[in-house]
Parts: sequence; structure tokens; C-alpha cells
Amino acid sequence: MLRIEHFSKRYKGGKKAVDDLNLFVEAGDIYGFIGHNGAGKSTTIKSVAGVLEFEEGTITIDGIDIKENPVACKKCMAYIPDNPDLYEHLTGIQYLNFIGDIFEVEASVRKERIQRYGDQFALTGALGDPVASYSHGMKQKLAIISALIHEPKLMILDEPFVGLDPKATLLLKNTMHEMCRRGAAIFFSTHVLDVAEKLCNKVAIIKDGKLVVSGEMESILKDASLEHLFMEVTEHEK
Ligand SMILES: Nc1ncnc2c1ncn2[C@@H]1O[C@H](COP(=O)(O)OP(=O)(O)OP(=O)(O)O)[C@@H](O)[C@H]1O
Repeated sequence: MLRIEHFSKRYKGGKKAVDDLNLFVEAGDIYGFIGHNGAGKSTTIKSVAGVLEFEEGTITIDGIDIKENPVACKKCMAYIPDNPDLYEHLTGIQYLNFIGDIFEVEASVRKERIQRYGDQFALTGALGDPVASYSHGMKQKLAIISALIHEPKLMILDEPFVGLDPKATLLLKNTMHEMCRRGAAIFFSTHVLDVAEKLCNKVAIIKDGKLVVSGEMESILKDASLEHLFMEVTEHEK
């Protein structure tokens, strides 16, 4: 579903933020991406989402190259940044309809999904209010609902659990499972290692722009915890 091959990114005047990264996410995967602050997670995620240019390597989504055909890639994925920049002057429902228009989701299908996800995430009552009046968690929920409107094959999320209340956290986890059961794939960054350990079937650890561990959670961890492994590889490995 997502193939990142020999991907490197250098910001102007800086060292490589990501260096020769190879990572493969398959349909049905919930793939966690972890690393210290500044390790290169957001840089990778933004490049996959097609919002950051890069010079080295290839990224394909469902077999489509993000550089060659960014629009086709964006049609089959959803990206939720760590701090969603929503249109504050719109109401929640206007925003969802705007996203529905962009992704050409048919009106009756859209209505049903907005109702279902709005109810699930307890946001239906606030959809008539301007986004500017939402709390951080409400904006996160709106961004999640907008991502689900077109049933993406790949969902990419940067720190999705920050700011969500326990109920919304559980709902998001359930939604991720549900998406994967119908053959979609999820790739997300997080600092919450116990959530990643329980939720993900695969994990990758990045350190100073380089991948240090990746693969099936069970075979990587053996009897250790993800926290233990993370500390071991990020503190000791050069
Ligand atoms: N716009 C930018 N211009 C220059 N350097 C940048 C820019 N964005 C990120 N960097 C640098 O690239 C490296 C990787 O940053 P990135 O944001 O990808 O890390 P991260 O793993 O997402 O960190 P965090 O967990 O703090 O969000 C860091 O050294 C950072 O300083």
C-alpha cells in the first residue's frame, strides 16, 4: 500500500533530516512510527502526504508515485497532521462538506458518514458551530471525521492521540481496526509507546534520520516491551 524506498530529505542549509529510509506498509497494517523529537518522523509523514518536496528516493501509494501523480495519490489517502490547520471561519459541517466536495463523495453517502462518525465522536451537536470556537480535541475529531469521509485506502497520522479524551482515543483505535479489517492501512507517528505496542502489528524506530528497527511487532519485541526496545536502540545504537 505504501512503499518508501531510499528516501532522504535535507532542508535548506541543514544536514539530512531523513537518510536513506526504506519502509513498506501493507494493506491491513497498523504501522507505528516512533523516534525522539527531531528524529525525522514528521518529515517522512509530510513527504508521504505530498505536502513536502524531496529530492532523493521514491514514495508510492497503492502503486502510484507521489511525485508523478500526486493527485491520484491524495485521492486514495487521508493525512491528519499533528496540528490540523482547518478553515476556522467555516462551521464544522461546512468544513466536512467542503472536504466531501474535494473528494467527490456522493451526497447521500456523505450524509450517512457525517452522521455516523459525528455521533461516534460526539461532535454532531457542535457541527453547526464555527471551527474557530472548537477546542484542540474537537478540531482533532473534526480532522479525523473529514479523513474518514472518503474511506481512504491509506490513512497517515502525525501524533493522532495528542489532545484526544479517553473516549475519543478508544474510538480512534477502534476506527483504525475497522479500517484495517476492510483492507485499508494506517501509518502513524506517536510518542505513546504503550498505545503503539498494543495497537500496531508493525513498528519502525527512527533515530537521527535513520531507521534502526522495523518490522512485525511480535518478532521485534520477543519478550521485551516496546519502551525497553526503544530505549535500548535509541540510547545505545550508533
Ligand atoms: N522546516 C524545516 N526547516 C529546517 N529544518 C527542519 C524543518 N523541519 C524539520 N527540520 C529538522 O529536521 C529534523 C527532523 O524533524 P522532524 O520534524 O521530522 O522530527 P520529528 O521526528 O517529527 O520530531 P517531533 O517528535 O519533535 O515532532 C530536525 O533536525 C528538525 O530540526
